[in-house]
Amino acid sequence: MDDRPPLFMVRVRCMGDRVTELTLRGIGLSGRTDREALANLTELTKVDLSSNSVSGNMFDLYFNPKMRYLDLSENAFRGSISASLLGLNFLEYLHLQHNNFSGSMIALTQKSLRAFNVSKNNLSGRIPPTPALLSFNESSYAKNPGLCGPPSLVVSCRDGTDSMNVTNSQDPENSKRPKLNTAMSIVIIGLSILAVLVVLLFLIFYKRRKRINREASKKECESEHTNDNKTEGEESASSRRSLSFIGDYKSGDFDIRDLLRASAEGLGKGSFGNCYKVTLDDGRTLVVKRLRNLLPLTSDEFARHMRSLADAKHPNLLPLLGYFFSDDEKLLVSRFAPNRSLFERIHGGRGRNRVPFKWNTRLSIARGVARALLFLHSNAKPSDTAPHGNLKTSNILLDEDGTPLVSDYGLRPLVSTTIAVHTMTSYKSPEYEHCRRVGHKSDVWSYGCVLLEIITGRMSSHSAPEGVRGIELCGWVNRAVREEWTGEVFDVEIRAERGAMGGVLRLLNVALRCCERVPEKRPEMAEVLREIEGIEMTASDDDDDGGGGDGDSQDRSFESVEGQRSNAGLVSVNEER
Ligand SMILES: Nc1ncnc2c1ncn2[C@@H]1O[C@H](COP(=O)(O)OP(=O)(O)OP(=O)(O)O)[C@@H](O)[C@H]1O
Repeated sequence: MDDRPPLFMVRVRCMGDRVTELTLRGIGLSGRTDREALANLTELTKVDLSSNSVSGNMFDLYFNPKMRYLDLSENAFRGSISASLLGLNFLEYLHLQHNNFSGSMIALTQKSLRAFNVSKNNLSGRIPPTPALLSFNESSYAKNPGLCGPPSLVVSCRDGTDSMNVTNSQDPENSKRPKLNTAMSIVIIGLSILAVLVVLLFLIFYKRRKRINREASKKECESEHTNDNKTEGEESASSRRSLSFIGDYKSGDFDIRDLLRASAEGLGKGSFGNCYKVTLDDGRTLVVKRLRNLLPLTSDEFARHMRSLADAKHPNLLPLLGYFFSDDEKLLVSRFAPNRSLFERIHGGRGRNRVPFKWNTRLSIARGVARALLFLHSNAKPSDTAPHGNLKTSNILLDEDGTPLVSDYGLRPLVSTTIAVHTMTSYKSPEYEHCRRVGHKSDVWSYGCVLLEIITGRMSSHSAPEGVRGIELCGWVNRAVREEWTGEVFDVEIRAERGAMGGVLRLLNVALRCCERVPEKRPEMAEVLREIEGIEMTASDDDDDGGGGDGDSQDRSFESVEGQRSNAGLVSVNEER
């Protein structure tokens, strides 16, 4: 029975603000797909893109655990069938027919499957003998030239299951039999009968041996399948790999299937891949980062690098909990930081309801980040490029109690220089711009930029998300100092705090030294930390971020400090430089 809607159809259904159905059937869609196109639509239950001309790889559906109905039939999809289908526990309808899918059939085991069709593709290899797949008849697999084994009865597999040719073959002795005169023929016929009998006996013996071997190998294959959920294709090879734990969690605590089944929420698209907040069935929350654009590392190389990351243990570094490696998927698993990132704390929710970001909190975050960076630098080889490499405010996460946790450290060896140049902050440093070199001091420079963002509340061009224009803070602040309108650069929330400005100016001084154009002029992280730890917190105890200041105190406080530095009046600032 074909339950698919028969007509051209466009329908998008939502529940609340989440899309649950996407039907774009027979409307002439074309173009290539992005494998991750559906990753943020985590509530999807139905996708129907049938009868279009869509090409490219099949969508990955790791983050669409509720999917019940998937119809991509009659398009030009190619590549292998995504192993992510294995995690769709509620899948009922799967229509992939009439595409160019190749590779092997994946071992679907979902008992929920009610309709299934992969016919008219280029699939090959044995159909995995799972009860779910065996329950569909030959027409679901037809016209895949390389697909073999039951239930595709037309072609049996070459590994010993096909013996039809042997039984149908002609007796070669018959064709060789000579035409002789009658006298000789009786003798020859007798001998021939004998020869035929010998050949027949040999064939019977050979067929029996073959059947025994075949049954033995079939049993072996079935037991392998039930033990390990193994199949022959590369997709299933990847799906049977397990999650490697390297942090607090132990193997067996949860596994890749739990992650695939869990509800997921997109946190954002970073330069190394998308991040998802994943809530396991038992309520634990984790973050899964899908890495992309990586160098072609072997699993051993990748594992070695992950272990070195896990060895970097520091209270201000986000610990890595585990990773997943397969040919087509590399995932990092880490803790979820409930207070999100420093970027969001500084720039998020600027408006009426914003809780002011107090100076003491800013200073203590600056200290924590400096400690983490010093730790990374102390444990790195001098020859290493920037040990963090991508320090920016979105990579400084805030734990429950506001403790900063620096993330995305040490990823440089996983990507090519071309990718690093486009994505990592250390490659935006003046030394890379001028001399194409990056080193420890490039991290110091990135740290200076973070300090300037903390102090000014302005969005730096390095941390600005795609499509948002930030400013080149080092140049902007340097100009402000040179032209004596420094006061304008401080975040209005800091200016509102009585007694903060002395520390703010000291931190500004450190920040500007970190941002020196010449790397050798920048301080080492040890010196930076020493200086920042020397800056005292303000005495006021309404410093928790729930407190606020009033407008009068902000101006008096600021002017008194500014008065000590300069008599020049404040001029307005051109943000666009
Ligand atoms: N463990 C985590 N807990 C909470 N939020 C996180 C966590 N990891 C990442 N995020 C948030 O998810 C979003 C995407 O992060 P991601 O690291 O992928 O990109 P990014 O930091 O914006 O850029 P980049 O890839 O260059 O580091 C960011 O807003 C980040 O702050």
